[in-house]
Amino acid sequence: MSPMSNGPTSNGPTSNGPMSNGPTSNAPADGAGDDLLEDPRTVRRRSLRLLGSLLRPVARPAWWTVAIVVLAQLAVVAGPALVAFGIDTALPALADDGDARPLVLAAGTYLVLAIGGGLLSAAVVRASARVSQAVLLDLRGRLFRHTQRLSLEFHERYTSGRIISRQTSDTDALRELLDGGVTTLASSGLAMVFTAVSLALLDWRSGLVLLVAVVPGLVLTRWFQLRSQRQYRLNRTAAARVIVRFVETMTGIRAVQAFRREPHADAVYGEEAETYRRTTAEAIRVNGVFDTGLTLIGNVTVCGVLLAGGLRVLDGGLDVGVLVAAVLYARRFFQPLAQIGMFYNSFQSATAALEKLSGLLAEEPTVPDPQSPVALRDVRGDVRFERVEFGYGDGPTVLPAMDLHIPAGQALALVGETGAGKSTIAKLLARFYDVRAGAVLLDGVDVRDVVPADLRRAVVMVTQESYLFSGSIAANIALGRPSATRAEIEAAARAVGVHELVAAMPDGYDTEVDKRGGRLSAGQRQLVSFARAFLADPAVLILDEATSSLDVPGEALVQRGLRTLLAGRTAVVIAHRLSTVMSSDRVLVVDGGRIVEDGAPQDLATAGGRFGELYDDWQSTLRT
Ligand SMILES: Nc1ncnc2c1ncn2[C@@H]1O[C@H](COP(=O)(O)OP(=O)(O)OP(=O)(O)O)[C@@H](O)[C@H]1O
Repeated sequence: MSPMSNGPTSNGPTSNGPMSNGPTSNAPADGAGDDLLEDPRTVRRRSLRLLGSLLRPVARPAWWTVAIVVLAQLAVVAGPALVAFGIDTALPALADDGDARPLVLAAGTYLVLAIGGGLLSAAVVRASARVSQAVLLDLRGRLFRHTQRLSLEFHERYTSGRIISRQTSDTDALRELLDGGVTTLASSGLAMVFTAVSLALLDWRSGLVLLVAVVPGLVLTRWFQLRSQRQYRLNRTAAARVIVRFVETMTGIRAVQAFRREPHADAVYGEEAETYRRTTAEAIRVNGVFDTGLTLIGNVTVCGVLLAGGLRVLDGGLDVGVLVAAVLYARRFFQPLAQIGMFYNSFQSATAALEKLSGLLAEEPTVPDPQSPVALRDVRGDVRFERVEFGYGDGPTVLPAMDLHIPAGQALALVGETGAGKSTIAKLLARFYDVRAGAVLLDGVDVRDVVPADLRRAVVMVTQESYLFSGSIAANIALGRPSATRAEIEAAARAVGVHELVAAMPDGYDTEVDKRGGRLSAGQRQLVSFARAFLADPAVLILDEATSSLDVPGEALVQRGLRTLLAGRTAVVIAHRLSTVMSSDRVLVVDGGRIVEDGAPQDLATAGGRFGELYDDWQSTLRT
């Protein structure tokens, strides 16, 4: 039972949405998280706190960005006013008085503002990218450090697919908003305000026409928000389901092929893909309606301004230049509204992402560091369970009341049916979990009080999976003691009998192991993990023996390696092989979280109890 074994289950990372404004949060598919049970206000407050803590270190560049946005918008909005000045003042001055200066001034200022506006817009992109990248770097680091620090309890509960989503699609959703969304929203909002104010100052009657047009504009935007919100959710769920189905099928490809499930998998995947296509098409349609609607309202507004203004020009009540400027302003007014609408989804998924990210960061390790830590040097390896009671989370009791003493240096084999509680005992000893009542003592000290680094050095657990990280074999062996020299690494490999095997590899100890040690057989991986544990040299070694059957020479090799590894230290082995059990000093038979038999293997084998039965079963399987 390994924490690493969780596949990407309920929600793999999702890809980008079909629309340019669709970032990558998969909120609905991920909704099964614990976040749903929380009070929305608490979640919102927690998200804002996270956002605040992320933005605080970049407050200064963020304010600079805002200042540049304001300047850029001012530069843009001044354009039509200059046109009005050019037509109404500068041109007559040139025509009537031959004075070209006002026209040169208007044209020059327009040019400077146009160039300045362009440069400022570029500066906004750069500045906001700098802020967003700093925020994301900080966030990624925090997420990694925090997730790594969390207890095994968390990792067994929170699927690796969800953790991947936090690191990828959720940070991406935030990036999308910070990179372009916030500045676009700010620019668009400012542009609308500046445009409306400029128009009102220039000609309030034209401003009034605009005000009337705002009403249908807002109604349309609200409609779009509601529709696109629903469509967006459906779309994200569909996208997540396509990916989950894909990952699930490919992860379980052996079973799929073995049971000839390809046509079924194909059909199910086809349905998911079709739903995704349909929701995407609908989302695009909603976008289309919104875009077209806004363009229509914009054009009608321009028409209204032109008509009302034109009549007044004929009356002599309005200058032509002002009319041109009013038309330009009216045309510009609705463009930002489209952008604001488009970024609404971005904003939503970033909010959802923030909620999920802050939820992850709010998780506390269930195995806390000690208040007043006790250093443990020269550990002998004496282990005691004193009236230990334990259950996972709020779940049922798994160990009701366990008393156990393992003297230093004893090799103990744990046997029992599946689900009996063997791994649980091992995990408590390694302090992956804390007891509900009673205590686990190492050399007389409660493991909850031991300096964590000392405990990790003293107690090492080798799991069935023998997880190998990408990197060289040497680096994998040195995992438990990174300072080890090559000679020490080789000595450890020799001790457990894996040296010849490694030496025969293409690059010897520098051979790269790919993901999960793919190039090595299960037995070879196990030997490498034995070498790793041997080098770490713990006083107490816990070993979850692999159940996979090895060929006979492989089995002998592993048994030899195991004997060397266990020699001279306290060992707790969750044993699946008779040979391991028989070569240990003592056997505990566990049933329903209780020790039902305890004694030397040879004695128990003939005592006629549970172990006796197991022993006979084993013997008969060996004979067949
Ligand atoms: N992470 C967990 N959360 C909740 N319950 C768990 C968890 N791990 C184990 N259990 C429960 O605790 C009980 C003991 O499980 P444990 O893994 O210790 O058994 P085991 O004897 O090691 O079994 P196996 O030989 O199959 O590994 C089982 O009923 C199991 O369902």
